[in-house]
Amino acid sequence: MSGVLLWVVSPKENANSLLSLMPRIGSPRRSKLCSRLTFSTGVLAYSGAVAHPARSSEEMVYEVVLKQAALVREQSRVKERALDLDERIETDGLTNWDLLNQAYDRCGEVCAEYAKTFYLGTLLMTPERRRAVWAIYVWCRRTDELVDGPNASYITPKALDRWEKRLTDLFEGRPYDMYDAALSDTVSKYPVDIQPFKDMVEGMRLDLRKSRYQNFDELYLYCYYVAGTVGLMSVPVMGISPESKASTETVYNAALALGIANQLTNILRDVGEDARRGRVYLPQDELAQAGLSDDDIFRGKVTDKWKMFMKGQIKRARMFFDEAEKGVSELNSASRWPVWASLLLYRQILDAIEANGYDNFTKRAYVGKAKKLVSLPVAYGKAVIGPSKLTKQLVSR
Ligand SMILES: CC(C)=CCC/C(C)=C/CC/C(C)=C/CC/C(C)=C/COP(=O)(O)OP(=O)(O)O
Repeated sequence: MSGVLLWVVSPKENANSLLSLMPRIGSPRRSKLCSRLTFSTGVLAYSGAVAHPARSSEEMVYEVVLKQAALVREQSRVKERALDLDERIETDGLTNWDLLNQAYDRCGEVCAEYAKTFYLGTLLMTPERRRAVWAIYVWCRRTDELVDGPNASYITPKALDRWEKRLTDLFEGRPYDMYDAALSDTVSKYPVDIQPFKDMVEGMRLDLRKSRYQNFDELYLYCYYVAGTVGLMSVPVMGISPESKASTETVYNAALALGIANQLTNILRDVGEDARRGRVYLPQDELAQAGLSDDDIFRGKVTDKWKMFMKGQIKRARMFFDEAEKGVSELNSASRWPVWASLLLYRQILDAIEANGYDNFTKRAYVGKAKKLVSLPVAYGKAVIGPSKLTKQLVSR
């Protein structure tokens, strides 16, 4: 990660860069999710629509959601891309099919190493879906490592451009290594679009040049880039239940909300750690409204003002988790359990921040083993409840 380089993104600039990457879909209507998450609670007085009359980040991201949902409905594009990995990978005593299996197994090992609980959850999925999820996970992890891993201080925007080129190549059936080969195979089999992947690389670029977020609109866009995208990548692989009456957009919205909720939680948990690296992800305008500044964060004292501020932030993160919960039951039955498990576990980090007396400067909020163990059967219980019986009209936005 680069040092403290203050770089303010104008929402207009973001809009242009994001829009240039995607076709316009329908009318730019504002999602209900956006309006419901636009609230004013004394401490938090955020309104994307008011602050940026042009277009808010939520509106822009919603367009990506619509595009992803449309792709899943069509599915046809998968057939268009005749990727034949069997022909591309060199044989070496092994059949190409063996090599691909090995590539997926390696992805599984990485997933098992770095995301144990999630890995266990994926074991409940069908073997095809499970390995596709692993391949996506590994790509996201490698992308994140570029700016957060041991070589992060050497990473440049040029290196990210090369990583993006490599991404385009793998989507076109030209993988560079075995992890890429696994993902290349996955994207040829499921209606996974390149846009969320590109947007994640964009998130890494943002992280390189920006260490402050002026308002929630800016932070929302960052959260979409680095985590909401994971939700959008996952749905086509996890699959929507054939019994689901919900609209595809509803499910994608929930997946997006889960990514945002996780990232907001991550940010709230790591305030002290990030501050020590010169980074403040919390919205500057909301800090100011609460009578706080960066200095208060660097000082790291838990005051009444800080507690009030944190209560508002936690409340908002919970709203995103609530939004996400509405969509989990619409997923394929085998995908619901791991998603519920990770949702419940991550959500409890917010409870842990409260239990720490809102001291996220010196204490790292975590969910203990016992609580984790209890969450698994709870998640299982929730997962057996299938899709909502509501009609399409009622649940769609
Ligand atoms: C809800 C529906 C319909 C579908 C689920 C769609 C999915 C899988 C969404 C999940 C999105 C996700 C996992 C985003 C990543 C967010 C995040 C902050 C991960 C944290 O990663 P690490 O930094 O490794 O975390 P720790 O620091 O806690 O280990």
